Amino acid sequence: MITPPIARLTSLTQGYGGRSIIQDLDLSIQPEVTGLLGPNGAGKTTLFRTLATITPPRSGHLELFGGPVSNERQARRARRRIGYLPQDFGYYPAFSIKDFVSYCAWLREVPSKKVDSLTREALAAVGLADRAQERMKSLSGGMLRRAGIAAAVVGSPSLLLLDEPTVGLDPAQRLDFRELIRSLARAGTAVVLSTHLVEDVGAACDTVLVLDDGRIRYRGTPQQLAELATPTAPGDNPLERGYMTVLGDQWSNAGDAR
Ligand SMILES: Nc1ncnc2c1ncn2[C@@H]1O[C@H](COP(=O)(O)OP(=O)(O)OP(=O)(O)O)[C@@H](O)[C@H]1O
Repeated sequence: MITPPIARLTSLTQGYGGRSIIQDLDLSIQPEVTGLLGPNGAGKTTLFRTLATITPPRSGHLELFGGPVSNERQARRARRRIGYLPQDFGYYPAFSIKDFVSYCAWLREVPSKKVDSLTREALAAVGLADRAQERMKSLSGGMLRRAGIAAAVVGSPSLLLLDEPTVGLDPAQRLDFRELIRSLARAGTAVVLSTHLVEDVGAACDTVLVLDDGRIRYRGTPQQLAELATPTAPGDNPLERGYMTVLGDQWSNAGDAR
């Protein structure tokens, strides 16, 4: 039996006002860790917002968990199975970390009897079990990000969308984070991770996508991307070089245009 992907986009176009951001994009997301790389403004957040059912496709189709998402009822049902950490997520400053994560569980319609235990589990997964009563407004950048990750993973969503989740994490926390997403993927979650940090892609991702100007320029394993690299200067990361090979030398092009 062929299992349908967790998410599938067909001929997606997306944009804001008169401006087109994503053009005719086809994509399927499997239960593994997928890394999304791309320059600023490539459309990564726009793609996440589409997968999270926040912005309906301008044209094209979104399928989640084997069924179409073409109306609000279907979107609402799908949202229960989606964890989404936006780049800049909102919160009530006076909430404790525990209140914040419980509230996000409630928004995802986790059964009320399970909210407490699942919140404790999510906080333990990001190393915040002992800090549960601290106020959101008092957190450092890294702790805030970990609280956001806990809110995204609470209740074990089937699709986990993480927009630059490791910004502000220290090296030890980044290692823990990678282990967390790998274990979620082993348990069947499709994790999609947008990042500018290729080390996260090399260490944690099964598949890497490079998005540029609203189009997927590359899909393969991190190792295949590294193998595209042209000769390197000492200390260069082959993945960064592979990424630059896919995109072409955009800095020089930008320089020419000035
Ligand atoms: N709400 C909006 N209204 C109008 N334009 C928008 C809106 N959100 C994003 N854009 C534009 O759409 C383009 C893609 O933005 P998006 O945030 O999806 O890119 P990104 O790849 O996530 O970038 P970054 O790496 O900088 O986070 C950008 O040119 C941005 O200015």
